[in-house]
Amino acid sequence: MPAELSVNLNAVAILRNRRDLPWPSVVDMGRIALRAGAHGLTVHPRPDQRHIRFSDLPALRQLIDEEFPQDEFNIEGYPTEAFLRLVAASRPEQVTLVPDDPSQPTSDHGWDFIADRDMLTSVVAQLKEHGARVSLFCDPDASQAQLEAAKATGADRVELYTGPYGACHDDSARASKELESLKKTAGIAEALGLGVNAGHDLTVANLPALTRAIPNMAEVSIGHGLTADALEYGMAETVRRFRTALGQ
Ligand SMILES: CC(=O)[C@@H](O)[C@H](O)COP(=O)(O)O
Ligand SMILES: NCC(=O)COP(=O)(O)O
Repeated sequence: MPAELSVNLNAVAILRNRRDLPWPSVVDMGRIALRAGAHGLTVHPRPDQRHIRFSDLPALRQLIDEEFPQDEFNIEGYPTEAFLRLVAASRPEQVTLVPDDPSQPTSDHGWDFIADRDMLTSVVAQLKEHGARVSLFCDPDASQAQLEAAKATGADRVELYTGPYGACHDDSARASKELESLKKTAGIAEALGLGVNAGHDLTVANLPALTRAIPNMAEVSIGHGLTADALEYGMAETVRRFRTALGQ
């Protein structure tokens, strides 16, 4: 079963925010992506609202509820009280918890599941009470002990951070090493009963090898590379290209 595609709208929002104008529309781009067969939409409402604004969330929730009820809303973020209030109001099908400091330029590492186990266990329980599936951002080379701690939090999935793999570009030797690491980590996670998502710097070019390395991957969330391609091919054709790269 090929992995599902969730389109991350952060890059669309950062372009919209350049001017005090309503285009490009995050909702309209999300609609085109879902019409083209994306399984869901992902947003990462960071505390400084550098791209996704808190006001975007109700509009995206309404889009999915009214036009694509079979699809999913995935909200990513660090579990502050403010973030958890946003999530409670948005009722996402999935929440992806990320250990990001507000000052980080982007997400670049997974959780220390052992050190943060108690906090994550409490937050996971709270999110699951609201009916959300919970995914935890995970280093590509996480150990058995780390993944056992991730499982102990009650989370449903881990999302493997694929930034180091995405950075390989034409370095096939390095890419093979990163894929081996991702494959091993995915195997440990699956053996523990955790679902496996993946994301960060994925592209049409690097997706096929990742899907071969992790055939049971449940979902990839992709924004930066997909939005870059959408400038060239349009959003609908780009989603179709990424779905083909996933083997859909
Ligand atoms: C968790 C992750 O890798 C991405 O989903 C994240 O949303 C990227 O954040 P920026 O779009 O702010 O770089
Ligand atoms: N979780 C990864 C994501 O949503 C998008 O990451 P990127 O494709 O913008 O690097």
